[in-house]
Amino acid sequence: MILVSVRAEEVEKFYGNKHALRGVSLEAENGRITSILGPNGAGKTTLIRIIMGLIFPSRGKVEVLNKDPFKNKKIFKEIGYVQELPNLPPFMTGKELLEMSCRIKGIDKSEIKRVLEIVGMEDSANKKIAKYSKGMTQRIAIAEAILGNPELLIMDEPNIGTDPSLNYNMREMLKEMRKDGKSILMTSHVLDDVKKVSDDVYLIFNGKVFFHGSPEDLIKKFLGVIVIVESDDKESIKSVIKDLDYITNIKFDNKRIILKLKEDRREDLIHYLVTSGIKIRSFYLDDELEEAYLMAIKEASKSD
Ligand SMILES: Nc1ncnc2c1ncn2[C@@H]1O[C@H](COP(=O)(O)OP(=O)(O)OP(=O)(O)O)[C@@H](O)[C@H]1O
Repeated sequence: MILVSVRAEEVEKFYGNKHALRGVSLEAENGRITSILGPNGAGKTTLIRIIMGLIFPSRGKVEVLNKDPFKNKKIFKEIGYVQELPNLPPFMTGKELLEMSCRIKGIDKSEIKRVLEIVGMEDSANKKIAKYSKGMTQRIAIAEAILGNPELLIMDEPNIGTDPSLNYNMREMLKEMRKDGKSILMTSHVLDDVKKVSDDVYLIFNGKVFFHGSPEDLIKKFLGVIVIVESDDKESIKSVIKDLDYITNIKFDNKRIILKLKEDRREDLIHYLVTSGIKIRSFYLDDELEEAYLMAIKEASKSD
């Protein structure tokens, strides 16, 4: 049994003088959703293209489904791939493209109905790709990638141009695939979606892995424990919490009080506020991946 579906070891890539990847190691484990994050130009697409056997690394190696992708082209029958900004044949209809892929991959044509339903393209499948919108093209590219329910799905920025209903369907589809033990490796800038589905994230900055862990770990590490309290008793809160040594920062924003905690003492804090007679309308953890990501990028650029 394969436990790791994609492994990259110390991968480097030069484009002429440009050192695009500077020793990236990554493992996408079986039955998990692994997301690669990072600013524009960080090296995400370069890494995906190396994993897909499309460009050679300058140093290091990759293994995909336990094989060298440069020597075993057969493995690609078990891999679905959505490339960044897919370039699909404009003269074909979406359905014709899917039929052709079924023939190439040896997949029964009955699959077409299933994948069209997932991406919500049943009604437009007979239109020429040339007449598709950006989002529709992306939908057909995703449909093509998931034909035959592949062992491994690799997607490079699948959310470009997609609307909320497709994003929702895609998240549900990814969760189903994970339930079936399939592996997903994707790059994305849509951090809300990344947080909702990813088990593992790799943050790449300037060709290097700056962080690896779960989305929750990333939030904990770079954002810390931030609690938002909504209350009209702002002044009372200010005075009762001043002696709490586990609160390291306090900010006021309209009716919200934003507290930074040294450690996760939420239960102690809410108990303390309530027993101090403070009326609280709401109390919640700020766990935005986007904010944590921005903090992480700030740190990465300082240390680079
Ligand atoms: N064919 C190429 N020739 C020269 N330089 C390249 C080439 N492809 C990419 N680069 C450079 O390599 C670096 C990494 O690019 P890459 O496309 O991998 O980044 P990315 O993280 O996918 O960015 P984005 O989020 O914008 O898609 C960038 O500095 C880019 O300009």
